[in-house]
Amino acid sequence: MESLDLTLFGLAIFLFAGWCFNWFLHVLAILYGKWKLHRPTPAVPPEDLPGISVLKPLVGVDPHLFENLESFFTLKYPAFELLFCIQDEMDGALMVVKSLCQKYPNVDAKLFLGGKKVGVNPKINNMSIGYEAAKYDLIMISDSGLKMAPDTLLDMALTLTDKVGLVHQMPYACSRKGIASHLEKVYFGSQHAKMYLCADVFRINCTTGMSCLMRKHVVEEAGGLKEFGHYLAEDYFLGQAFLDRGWRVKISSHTAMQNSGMYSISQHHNRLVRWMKLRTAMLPLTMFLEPVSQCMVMGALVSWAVTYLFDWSPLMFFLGHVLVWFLLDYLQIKVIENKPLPFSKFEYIVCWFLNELSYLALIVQSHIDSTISWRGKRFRLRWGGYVEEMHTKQTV
Ligand SMILES: CCCCCCCC/C=C\CCCCCCCC(=O)N[C@@H](CO)[C@H](O)/C=C/CCCCCCCCCCCCC
Ligand SMILES: O=c1ccn([C@@H]2O[C@H](COP(=O)(O)OP(=O)(O)O[C@H]3OC[C@@H](O)[C@H](O)[C@H]3O)[C@@H](O)[C@H]2O)c(=O)[nH]1
Repeated sequence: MESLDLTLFGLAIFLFAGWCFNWFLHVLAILYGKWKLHRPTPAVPPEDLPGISVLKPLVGVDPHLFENLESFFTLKYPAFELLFCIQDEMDGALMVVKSLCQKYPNVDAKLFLGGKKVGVNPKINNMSIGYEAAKYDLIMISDSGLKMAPDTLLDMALTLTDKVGLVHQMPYACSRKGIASHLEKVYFGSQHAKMYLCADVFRINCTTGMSCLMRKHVVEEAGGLKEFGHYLAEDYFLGQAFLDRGWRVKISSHTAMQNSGMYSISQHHNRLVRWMKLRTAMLPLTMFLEPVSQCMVMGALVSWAVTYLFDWSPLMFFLGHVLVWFLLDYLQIKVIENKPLPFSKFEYIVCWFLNELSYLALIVQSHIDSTISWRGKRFRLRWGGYVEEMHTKQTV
């Protein structure tokens, strides 16, 4: 009996300590975000800036593709080339790129069709020819759904100092109409940003491949881009390859502004489930840490702990916990948005609860099957982050 008491006491202390640490992370993320993000970009003589090859892997057209790609033609940076990679010659994205090339004939832009099969990851396959043709040592991988501010490439290049090998942008989202867009902002501005900013402080690899600038010669030392084609989460492994070679990996002070013209709650959720599956396969520890670091789960566990330790009312404690979390998330989103929020306080309440509650269901869903669907292809995930493509049998 005594050993059971001791175990419960130890567990309660552990949960309470984890809870205190969680508030530390919350406050740290807000303060670090305030300090790190949205810094004015200094003026630098153009001759001091290295050239950059920007790889744009494209699949399909959405209503915002033209404006998103156009934002790359209007970047304020002295020397860059745009390398558009389109895997299917019949893809409508081809017309969009061609019309932009006609509109901006002075921008150095090239088109690569068909890709090259170097591995399983279709994004890597798509980018492979463009990657080989890149004329600068600095390459930037930039997903199709991003809209970039004119000075962001400069900010990223300035963050890439001597010891830094890779600079990535923390994902966030442009303001669009509707609850799906607000939900996306609440997710990327709250729980995702908290972990992302803290990971950057503690130098934990959290590289997200939607927008990252890196030194090509280091990728070559690691075996070239094709080495990362074995994984779907090529971004995490790219970041790790830089860290393993003694380089620093840092975030830019500009967030990655996702602006896909096709967005819905179910698309957002499918993507989060896909990412969770990748994390679980690469870093199995996240399978346990992620659920307990959720507001509601942590609140329930620590309510038990404080009742056991201090005889506090579990219900009052739980409600107080949720309220403080909710308010800190609001402060966090305001820091990341850096201008008036595009939704009302009521919409924030709805989206915050929707995010917190649906995320728990998504965690469960992510463990139900280990296959991944991505842009019409299916993959089977293996421990370690390896993947195999699943081919459906053709019937005649
Ligand atoms: C009491 C608090 C305990 C904190 C434990 C935190 C565990 C949380 C686990 C996972 C959530 C992290 C979300 C980060 C965003 C990752 C987005 C993503 O999945 N992107 C993939 C697709 O692009 C990509 O392939 C994966 C990249 C790397 C994922 C690395 C995850 C580890 C992050 C851990 C951060 C902890 C920071 C606090 C450290 C004390
Ligand atoms: O078959 C494909 C799928 C995707 N892609 C490209 O890959 C990029 C990212 O695709 P999506 O927007 O569908 O996916 P996500 O935003 O979830 O990607 C994220 O998760 C998986 C990681 O491998 C990526 O690096 C990361 O950006 C886009 O530019 C897309 O055009 C391909 O080139 N071919």
